[in-house]
Amino acid sequence: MDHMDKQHPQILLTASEMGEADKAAVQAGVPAMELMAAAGKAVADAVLERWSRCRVLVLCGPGNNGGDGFVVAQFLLSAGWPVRLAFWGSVETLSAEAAYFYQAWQGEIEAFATDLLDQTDLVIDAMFGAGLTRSLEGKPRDMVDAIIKRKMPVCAIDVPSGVDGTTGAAFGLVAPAELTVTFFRKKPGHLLFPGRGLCGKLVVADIGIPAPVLDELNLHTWENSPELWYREYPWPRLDGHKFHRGHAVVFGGENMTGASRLTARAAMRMGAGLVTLAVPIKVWAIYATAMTCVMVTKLEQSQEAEDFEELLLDPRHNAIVVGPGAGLAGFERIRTRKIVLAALATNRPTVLDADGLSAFADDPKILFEAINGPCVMTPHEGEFARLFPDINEEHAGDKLRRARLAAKLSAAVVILKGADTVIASPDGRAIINSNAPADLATGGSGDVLAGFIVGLLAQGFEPFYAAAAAVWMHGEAACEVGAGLIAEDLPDHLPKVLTAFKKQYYTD
Ligand SMILES: NC(=O)C1=CN([C@@H]2O[C@H](COP(=O)(O)OP(=O)(O)OC[C@H]3O[C@@H](n4cnc5c(N)ncnc54)[C@H](OP(=O)(O)O)[C@@H]3O)[C@@H](O)[C@H]2O)[C@@H](O)CC1
Ligand SMILES: Nc1ncnc2c1ncn2[C@@H]1O[C@H](COP(=O)(O)OP(=O)(O)O)[C@@H](O)[C@H]1O
Ligand SMILES: [K+]
Repeated sequence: MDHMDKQHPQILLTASEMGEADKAAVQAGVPAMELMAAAGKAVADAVLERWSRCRVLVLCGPGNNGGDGFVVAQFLLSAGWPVRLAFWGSVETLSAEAAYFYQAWQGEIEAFATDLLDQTDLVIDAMFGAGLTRSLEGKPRDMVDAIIKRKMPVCAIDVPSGVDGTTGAAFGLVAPAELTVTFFRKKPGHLLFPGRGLCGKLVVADIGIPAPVLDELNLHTWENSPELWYREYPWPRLDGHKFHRGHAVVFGGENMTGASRLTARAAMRMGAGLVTLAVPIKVWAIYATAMTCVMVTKLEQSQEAEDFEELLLDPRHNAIVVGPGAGLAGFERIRTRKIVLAALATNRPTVLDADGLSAFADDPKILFEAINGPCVMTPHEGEFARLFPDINEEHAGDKLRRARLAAKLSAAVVILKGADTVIASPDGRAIINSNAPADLATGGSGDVLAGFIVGLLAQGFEPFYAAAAAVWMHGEAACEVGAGLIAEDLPDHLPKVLTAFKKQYYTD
């Protein structure tokens, strides 16, 4: 936990945190004028690197995002590019820095008009950045609408105008950027959809803000990376044996028998010393013939939950997962609930996924009250809506906050899955994942994730880190497989991911 330090490049800053960092930098002696000059230069450098000389239109808004735009325009003009600049705002209300660069611009200042786009090859979007508070209207909106219709290439400063850097939500229309240049650190909105999809390639530029200013801020959001958790990773002991690596228990149901098999195999691949799949007796043969290194144990008919409880009396069974293929039809729902409650009653690290969550849709409170030990819940959006309808409604469009509030309410680590998976701890910390390819949108990949997590929990990894590490490995494994991925490929590609991870991060 100590290693998730605030100066880390993976730290993410909300708009107000970035404002505080900016203020602290100024207090530490970096002039605001220099910050703006460096920001504008960084954007101009990125443009010069990506595009060849072409006709540029810089669209400057009323705040400091516009201020950056004046600087970019001047740099590109000095580099010999044909540059036009349009300004929407009032000179009187510009900040001192923006007013300075407004004056320093050597070209003409034009008003916003969509026909400016007729003579333009590249748009620099310096309309709104961190200060955006509402949807664009009037001239800026017309401009964005025209840029979208003409499919113009755009380089956005800080964020594409209309994207909320803190949440990734879009306030109305947004022109997608090919390149977005942001400053100092990424913002959550660069990683969360729809913002992430609108940024194009993201460049983070150093503008001279000293990293130690972050120490004074109360920061609690990171982009997922092994840098956050590799130091605590439960590397296999050189003198270890299988009992040092834990014994995970997976519950398997009667109908979707593939799901928990994927989970069990994934837990083995992640390094759990032993994995037991506990399944109803009438489907035992199906499981037993399909599994090799995983042990399969029978739960007697009509007393599955009691047998499951008995199995857990053995304290060596140190991590449990319930949900994949557990069943919700008819009596199965009650049984799934009982099995979940039996798992939680042990206070041992438990992963709840899929049916293990949905079984409590009628009364999520029963579930939350039963969570008194380490627990990781892995809802996708549908499951999340069933368990946390109020949070979902009140904070629609803010995935980060929804996940954080859900973790706090349930006292579990919550992995809110999707293309921009958020991992939230009940203590308020959150990690946004960014390495998962869209190939993961395939049946069973969530079951594998649950297995990766329980595999790490069995080895004694702390739940928040286990969750973050499993999500990251899942993304890496998917990248290894590439197009055509099916869920069973993921555990089988994990050894390559673990080997590369160990090579880079292991130190004895
Ligand atoms: N380290 C740093 O922080 C650095 C920051 N830098 C740059 O500063 C940017 C942040 O600047 P900023 O705070 O001035 O906000 P910005 O986005 O330009 O706009 C605010 C103005 O827009 C207005 N407004 C808002 N929404 C509106 C709407 N829908 N329609 C119409 N108007 C709307 C709002 O008016 P109000 O809401 O008060 O009515 C206000 O006048 C940041 O993104 C980065 O590019 C760099 O210079 C380097 C150092
Ligand atoms: N477009 C996407 N890009 C990246 N990852 C995705 C995408 N869609 C889904 N995923 C990931 O795939 C997994 C799907 O899990 P889930 O919805 O539970 O599927 P299943 O129930 O079929 O196992 C999650 O880890 C999720 O984050
Ligand atoms: K912008």
